[in-house]
Amino acid sequence: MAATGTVLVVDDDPAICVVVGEALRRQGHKVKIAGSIRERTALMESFSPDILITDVMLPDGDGLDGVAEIIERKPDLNVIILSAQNTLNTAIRATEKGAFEYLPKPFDLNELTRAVADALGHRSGGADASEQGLPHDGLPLVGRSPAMQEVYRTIARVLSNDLSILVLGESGTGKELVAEAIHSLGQRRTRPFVAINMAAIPRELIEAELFGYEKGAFTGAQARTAGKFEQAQGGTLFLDEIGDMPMEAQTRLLRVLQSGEVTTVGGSKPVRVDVRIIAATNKDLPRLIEDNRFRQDLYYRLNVVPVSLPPLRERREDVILLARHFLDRAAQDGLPRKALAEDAAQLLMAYHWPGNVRELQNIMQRLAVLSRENVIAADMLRHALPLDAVPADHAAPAGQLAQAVREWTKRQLGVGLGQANPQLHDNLLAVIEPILLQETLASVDGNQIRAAGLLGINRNTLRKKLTDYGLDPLQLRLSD
Ligand SMILES: Nc1ncnc2c1ncn2[C@@H]1O[C@H](COP(=O)(O)OP(=O)(O)OP(=O)(O)O)[C@@H](O)[C@H]1O
Repeated sequence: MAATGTVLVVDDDPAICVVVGEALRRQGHKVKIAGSIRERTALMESFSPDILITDVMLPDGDGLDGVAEIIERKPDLNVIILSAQNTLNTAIRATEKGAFEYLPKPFDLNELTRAVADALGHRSGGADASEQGLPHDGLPLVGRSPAMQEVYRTIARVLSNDLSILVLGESGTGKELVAEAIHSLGQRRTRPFVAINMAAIPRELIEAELFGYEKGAFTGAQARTAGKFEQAQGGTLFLDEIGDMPMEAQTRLLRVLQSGEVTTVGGSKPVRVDVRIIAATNKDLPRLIEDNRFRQDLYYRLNVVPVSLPPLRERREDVILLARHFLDRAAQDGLPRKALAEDAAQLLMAYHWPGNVRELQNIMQRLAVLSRENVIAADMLRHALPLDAVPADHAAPAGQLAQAVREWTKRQLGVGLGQANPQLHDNLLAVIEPILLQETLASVDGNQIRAAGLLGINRNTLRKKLTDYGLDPLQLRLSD
């Protein structure tokens, strides 16, 4: 049977206290509740819990303040942090304070009861990760989706060790940024961060780049040159697109990782190197291993701690946060501050982002530079996004349109019943068709052939309709 213990739950939301308290009591734990830091301090003395579960934002202060001191006084205590400020900063602060676990809100109750059971089995306090005075401002990673929370928790856990990390994700998902964050927040932050992209270097030069070369090792090698390993001495080496590394270079890399020594191309004297390795790929490495294009033993060496960055379309809740972040950044760089209109935000959420965060960043930067308005509207955005990639209007707008047509028709019928020739069909088309034609033409810079293609009608038909509606194609092009 699982161990039971005493738990102090600190949260100013009574609903959370009740639900968590009940769940823990059902597991056999003895539970007390506090709603503020003041109450927490009092109960720490009188109740002396085995586990402290505390929220961060409390009415009388920051719940993380004082946690390190509490643990120092009571090293057997395990602390679980709950927080709705789901940022990398909070995850790292929680880890630094010596917290046993950090659970971003909303959390899964099962996860919490499991964390409590784990903590009771653990009871080591974890005070080793005490205050390190890490720089917290300007932490680069933005996003509050559950997937990013998992990334933050992993990052926080690897800062105080040198385990090899394998960052997985499509292009533009932020793999390099994660590597930089691990380096710049970790214990090697005062040493170099060196990145090398296997896909960007000619295959025959990869070994020379990585391990360095001696004078005369090959044509053009005019002097001994240190490779990336030596340049990263004491710091972090980021091996980007590792799936593109040739097999021979993989063999050599594995040898370096096993021995901790590098021998330059053409050299014979090994040099000791101390670097943390962070590798990244958008390829399916197990598949490459099956195809004999990636060494399994190297994979195991690199994949000690995997970090997965899902594509942006699978964490849509981060899109608006990121978009605003990039607009803020543009404003910090001296561009006019732009806001995002509600319809533009919806369009951003609906788009599928094949280029992930990089694509979003580029679009927001472009809009910050080019748009003359202070508020970025959907129309503007539609021009910046690849047209064929903007999802066909979703069910909701189509439903609204249908409803509008229904109401219009009913109203016209009411008015038109007394008329000899109400011409409802032509009247409705005269309302909606010019808009359809204008918007489509504007989206392709007035190009009638492309517009006709998008509309699915013949070009001559388009031209005739434009004339019938009195829409001057030249005017359309200029007004766009
Ligand atoms: N979570 C994030 N918060 C803020 N900026 C981000 C985030 N993720 C990515 N970016 C930004 O998006 C751009 C692309 O990120 P990055 O270069 O790290 O992606 P990558 O996965 O390494 O791409 P590739 O595989 O193409 O090298 C960078 O400018 C980075 O700063």
